[in-house]
Amino acid sequence: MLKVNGLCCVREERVLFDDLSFTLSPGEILQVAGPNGAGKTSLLRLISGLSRPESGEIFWQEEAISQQAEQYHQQCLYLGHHAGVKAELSAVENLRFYLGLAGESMEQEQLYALLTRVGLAGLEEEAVAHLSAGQQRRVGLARLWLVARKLWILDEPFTAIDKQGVAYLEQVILSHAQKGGMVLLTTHQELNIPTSDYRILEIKPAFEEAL
Ligand SMILES: Nc1ncnc2c1ncn2[C@@H]1O[C@H](COP(=O)(O)OP(=O)(O)OP(=O)(O)O)[C@@H](O)[C@H]1O
Repeated sequence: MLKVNGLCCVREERVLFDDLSFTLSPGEILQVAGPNGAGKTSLLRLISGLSRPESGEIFWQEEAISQQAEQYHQQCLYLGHHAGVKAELSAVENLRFYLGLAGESMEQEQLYALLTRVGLAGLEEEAVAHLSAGQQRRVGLARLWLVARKLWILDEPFTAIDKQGVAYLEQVILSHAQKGGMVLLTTHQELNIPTSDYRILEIKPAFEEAL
């Protein structure tokens, strides 16, 4: 279980949110909502351990993530709001790069099958710089299948993805939760999955407060 306790986030001497608490249990999907600049990306970066809160603590399986960074990172996958790909590498080389970071490997055949799954058949050896924004995003999204991770932290995963791709990705997210995974995501689009299958956490701007 992920437990967020009394989190305070400050950016440029501005309190984005304060005393934010919630939990995310196996099988749950939580959509972080709020207007532009509310702090959704900042929250996801805190939870992924990429930045530290002003105060408050994040617990994974009852232990602070700051106390177990390595184990925690082996159980979560963070996809940032950019495609997160290396433009000079091909699609398949990008996948190998991600696998290398996780200390894992996969047969070429499996990598090609995975790229087919995300709609990139025939583009496996193309430099990512030559792919469209949506195709680049799909290379990044292939990471969802590359390494098994319990907690998915997805910042605007539908950006640049076409209608059919969005519908498929929604099913993938739902299926991850149904298998006991957890998903924390931001999206400005309405999720087209049953409302009983996910919760919404609205980030309310804290009072303007100079430090
Ligand atoms: N590294 C940083 N340094 C300084 N300010 C930052 C930093 N990251 C974010 N901010 C500021 O924090 C605020 C919240 O940004 P954030 O990206 O978390 O918002 P968001 O809710 O994800 O917005 P959007 O819906 O536009 O993606 C913004 O005003 C932004 O300028």
